[in-house]
Amino acid sequence: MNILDTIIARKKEEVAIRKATVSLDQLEKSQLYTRPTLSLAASLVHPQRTGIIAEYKRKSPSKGIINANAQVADVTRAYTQFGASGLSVLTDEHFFGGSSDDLLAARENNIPILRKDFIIDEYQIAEARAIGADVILLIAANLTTVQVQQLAAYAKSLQLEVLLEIHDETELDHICDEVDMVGVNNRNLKTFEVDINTSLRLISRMPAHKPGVAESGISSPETIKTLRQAGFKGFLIGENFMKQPDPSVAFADFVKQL
Ligand SMILES: O=P(O)(O)OC[C@@H](O)[C@@H](O)c1c[nH]c2ccccc12
Repeated sequence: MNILDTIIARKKEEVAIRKATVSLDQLEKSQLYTRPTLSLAASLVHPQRTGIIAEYKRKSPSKGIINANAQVADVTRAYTQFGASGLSVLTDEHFFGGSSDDLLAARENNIPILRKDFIIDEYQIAEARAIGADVILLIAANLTTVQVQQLAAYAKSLQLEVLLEIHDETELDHICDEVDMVGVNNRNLKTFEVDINTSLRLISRMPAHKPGVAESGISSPETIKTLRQAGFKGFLIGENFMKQPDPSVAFADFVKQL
């Protein structure tokens, strides 16, 4: 089993427990459930924004603890203030140290928020809506094309946008009308190796009308220039900021160099 299989196996158990604990009905009664959502696809190309989707991530299976001290409210406020187009907040607890509370804290900011988790069930999409997310992630590597279509259609029915993540050519066939953005994960989830060329290789085969997002392993403003020239509109960056003692300062410094 690779790490993704391990995560998904556990996620299935978690979702079953959550469903038994909080009903869909209860989720729908959340105050945030009917808030007007924000468009990440639009924010990525906003002239006053950087295209960066800045991620809050405490730990990961590939890196272990990245930052145990940085506060989610402080970091996401700085990301917003210094020009992020959107926020990505890990809500997976076991493998990434995140939670719904982290996303709720990030919701204080008025920019689009991606719920970063492993979505396998419509229930998690309703949950994303209930905690104030604007966008969900669907990972092609663990979903069939039909599942992507169905989950994305459900997200759309709740006014959420969908970022579909692919990581090689074989997953291009998962791209469907229902997804709003296509992300290329440069991190191979089987080997944890990161290679920006994955993004550069795939962009020419992605639909031009859906904003492309390069994900993982981005650590320099030069790389953003290269990816932008290749056609990418979004840049999902976590570790490069989170590994610094103060991710807020790291983000502000990075943006100055763009
Ligand atoms: O920390 P990095 O290398 O900048 O990567 C951020 C983001 O792309 C990465 O966290 C990620 C991409 N796809 C995912 C799916 C699940 C969990 C995490 C991820």
